[in-house]
Amino acid sequence: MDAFIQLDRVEKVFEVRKKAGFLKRERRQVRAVDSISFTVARGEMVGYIGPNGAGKSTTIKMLTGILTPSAGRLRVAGIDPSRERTRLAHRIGVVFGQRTTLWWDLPLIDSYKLMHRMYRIPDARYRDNLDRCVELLELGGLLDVPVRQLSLGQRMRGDIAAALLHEPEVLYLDEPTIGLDVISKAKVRGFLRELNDERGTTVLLTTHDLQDIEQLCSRVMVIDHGRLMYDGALAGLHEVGESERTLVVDLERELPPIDAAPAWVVRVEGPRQWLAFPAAESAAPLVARIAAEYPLVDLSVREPDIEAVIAKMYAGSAPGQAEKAVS
Ligand SMILES: Nc1ncnc2c1ncn2[C@@H]1O[C@H](COP(=O)(O)OP(=O)(O)OP(=O)(O)O)[C@@H](O)[C@H]1O
Repeated sequence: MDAFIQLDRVEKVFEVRKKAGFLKRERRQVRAVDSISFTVARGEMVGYIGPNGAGKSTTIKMLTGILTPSAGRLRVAGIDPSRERTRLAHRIGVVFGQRTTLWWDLPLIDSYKLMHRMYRIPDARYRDNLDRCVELLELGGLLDVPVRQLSLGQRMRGDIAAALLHEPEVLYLDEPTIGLDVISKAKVRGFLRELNDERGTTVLLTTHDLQDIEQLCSRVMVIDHGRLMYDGALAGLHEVGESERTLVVDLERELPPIDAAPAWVVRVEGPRQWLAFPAAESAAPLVARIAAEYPLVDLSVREPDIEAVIAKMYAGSAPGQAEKAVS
């Protein structure tokens, strides 16, 4: 395997000062990343997930060279990121969903022109890459619009293009679909799939949206409290987490709890009932049965979010057992 990203017992410890009385301050250490080891092959698309504060952003910041590990060995394309950050910058692209790298008051195209110069991208290559991104991300009508006037979905597509103009070999995506509507999410996911298929770009994806992972990643890594808890297929994560989906049913009136095994009612509020059912079961027969037997007004299926899957994963494992999930 051509290991493109390599982490060997990588740690990051932050020193923080905490108030411990009126004038006293205590020093405390936060172990944000705790002896993590993994490799990602060239061309892989891997989900990197975990609850808030798990250590995902800290890992990505070390992979870009913004942060230096406290211990361990880290390489991206054979480069030590914190030592050769500028050299690495030409080979990686980063998109932070919650922040933009675009110039807020400038038309989108001006940000791209600035990046063309900053990264010293040869003219022909820049034009090719820009044309491709404009076409696939549907940015044609937006190039002359100031970034502050773009919708969130448009801005996100603009940011993804910005990260790709210099043709990076690896793309780190931190919540690329956060806050996007269904259509924008589909566009972003479709584009990432094509990018990975056609160019073999290695992608490390951080997200709270399980569907991002389902649709894009064959492999997922779960991190919590700075430790790698799981590394494998998403299906395996569902198994470990024995995850459930939820059916939200609006009835015409208040009724006793719906009887529809294998689903079971977990909450009732007036005419609305929430039913959990195993994620592996198909929702269609369940929906058909409820619709036939109950006075239905509305119904929706909610996918488990990553927090729920991970919470289940821990609930179902004795301390230390979850670590065994790491292959
Ligand atoms: N610069 C810093 N100084 C001190 N502590 C930090 C710093 N950056 C992160 N931390 C702490 O390290 C831990 C991991 O944070 P990190 O941002 O990597 O988590 P995350 O998994 O990306 O979370 P989220 O999903 O909320 O973005 C948290 O406890 C956080 O408070």
